[in-house]
Amino acid sequence: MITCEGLVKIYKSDDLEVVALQGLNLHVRDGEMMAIIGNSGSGKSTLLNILGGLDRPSAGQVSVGPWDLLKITEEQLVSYKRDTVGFIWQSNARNLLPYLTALENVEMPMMLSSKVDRAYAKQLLEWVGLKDRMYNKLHQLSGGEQQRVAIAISLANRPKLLLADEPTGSVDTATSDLIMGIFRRLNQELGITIVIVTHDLTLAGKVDRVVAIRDGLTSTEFVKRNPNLDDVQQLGDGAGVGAGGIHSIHEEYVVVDRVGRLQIPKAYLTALQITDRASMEFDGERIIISPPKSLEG
Ligand SMILES: Nc1ncnc2c1ncn2[C@@H]1O[C@H](COP(=O)(O)OP(=O)(O)OP(=O)(O)O)[C@@H](O)[C@H]1O
Repeated sequence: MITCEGLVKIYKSDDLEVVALQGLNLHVRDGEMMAIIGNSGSGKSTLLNILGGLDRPSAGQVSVGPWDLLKITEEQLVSYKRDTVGFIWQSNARNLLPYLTALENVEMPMMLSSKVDRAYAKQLLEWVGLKDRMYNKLHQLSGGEQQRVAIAISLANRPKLLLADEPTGSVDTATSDLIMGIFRRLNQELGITIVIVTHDLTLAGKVDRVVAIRDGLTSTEFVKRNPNLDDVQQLGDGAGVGAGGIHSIHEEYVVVDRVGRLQIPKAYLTALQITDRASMEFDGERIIISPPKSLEG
């Protein structure tokens, strides 16, 4: 579904350049439900905005289904955004029109593509548990309910890919669980590919694969050991990546790119006082990286 190879995004303003993505590689299979995690400023939103067609890549390769997002024309981008991809933001104000009812909000993107299907709009609201609230105006709904309307809206045009930027960032734990349950059902029953950007490691246990981004590059991957295991509780103690929490459900792998580059966590480098060079040995089974051997003596 998604292929990024050496994806670069540079933001330029006056004389300042920020390299937000510096050659990122990512592959997401059709029908996968995965999460992207990373510290603030690591490039998560930049990546999601590029995949959503909201921002243009600077270089490299990025494709979603049949679309090459580097070469896509402005005109094609309109239909890509309308038909292929659905987007959910943390702040649902970007998705919703407050003076319309929940149902009218879901019908709005259908109107824009002249394919209004009231029965489907109602079905979507039922799916997200708002059957009894569909005729309420948005301002009569709670924040969590509005976020569920936003999910229904993002699905209005039957996208194949759903992108969610911190979808549970502003709701309580119960609503967050509900939203993740909706995602899982959409993924399993409709086969929609789902990519979730999050700071929240408790979400990680609910997806098949977690990719960590560091400094604009994919650094580590966590793959669920048992894909049928759909919980969670083990991660509920706020344990961080690397602190053991995520490892109870997922196996951790370091990402190695096509030319053999990988990122070594800063904490490891600091612990061994490795700065600009290291020694590397291969013993037939393992590759061992250690502080550079002193040439003196
Ligand atoms: N429009 C922009 N103009 C200039 N720099 C930008 C722009 N958008 C993002 N950046 C910079 O690009 C880098 C990556 O930002 P991005 O928003 O993708 O990070 P993030 O991982 O989503 O962070 P957060 O979790 O805080 O949202 C940051 O250094 C950021 O300051």
